[in-house]
Amino acid sequence: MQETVISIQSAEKTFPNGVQGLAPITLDIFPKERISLIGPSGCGKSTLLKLIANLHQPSEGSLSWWNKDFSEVGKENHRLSFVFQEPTLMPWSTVRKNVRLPLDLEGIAPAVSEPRVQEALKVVGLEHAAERFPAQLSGGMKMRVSIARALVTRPNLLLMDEPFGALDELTRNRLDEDMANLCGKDDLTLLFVTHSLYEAAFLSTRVMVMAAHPGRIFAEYEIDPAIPRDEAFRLSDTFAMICQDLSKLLIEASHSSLVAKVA
Ligand SMILES: Nc1ncnc2c1ncn2[C@@H]1O[C@H](COP(=O)(O)OP(=O)(O)OP(=O)(O)O)[C@@H](O)[C@H]1O
Repeated sequence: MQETVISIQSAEKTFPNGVQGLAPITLDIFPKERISLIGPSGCGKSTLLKLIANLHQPSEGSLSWWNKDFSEVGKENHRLSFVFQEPTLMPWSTVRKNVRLPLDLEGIAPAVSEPRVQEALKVVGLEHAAERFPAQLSGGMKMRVSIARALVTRPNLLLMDEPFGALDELTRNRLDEDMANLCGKDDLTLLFVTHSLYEAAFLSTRVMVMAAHPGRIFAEYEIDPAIPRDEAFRLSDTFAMICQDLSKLLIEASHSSLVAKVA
């Protein structure tokens, strides 16, 4: 049996107020995949991400993490990190201390944690800003700190909920390129929510297009993982074609959401 990072078996979510956030979903996520979730507002993207982060429990069905239950998460080679939409940094702490926080919480000694903080800051290109405070950083830099803080635990699965939504397009493009490089180098599986189909097209190896009422996976679209994700790709006919395909699927998904709502 091939190891899955996440296996979702007919998991659905109905909230206590009776709202069905997600209809039953079955999905396997394999090592090194970069999967994006796109779809109209309310289609359950965040709910699905939270089920995977074990922040929500499914009302029916089940999930497994590395073919085991959630107790496996956190062990060697089975680490999970979450990057939220807001960087949520501690304003009174330097960049270095913000990034070190998860290791401090684990009680890891500075002699061990400091080189790892340094490594994470290097990955996101912020070594020079280690002693600055969040108020002295741009929006893009704050998000880089948030990513470094997620990377410092050396995750194997990184969950990101619309992480670059508040950034200008050029900064976002640069961070997308950095994320693609990072995932290419390391044993990292990425699952992220985005409202930008361009971002999904650029970064993903598989795009899940979701529809609403109820939240569900409407279509899946694969993108060759061998394509280098760089400026040349962004300007290529292949990229334009992928964006067009995704655009059509999104339109179909939102029509399907409206029909379902009216019916
Ligand atoms: N805690 C909750 N209690 C009740 N309903 C909820 C809760 N969280 C989400 N929902 C509902 O579940 C559905 C899916 O919400 P979710 O936030 O997952 O959608 P989304 O696709 O991430 O939306 P957006 O793109 O607007 O962020 C929506 O109808 C939402 O109102």
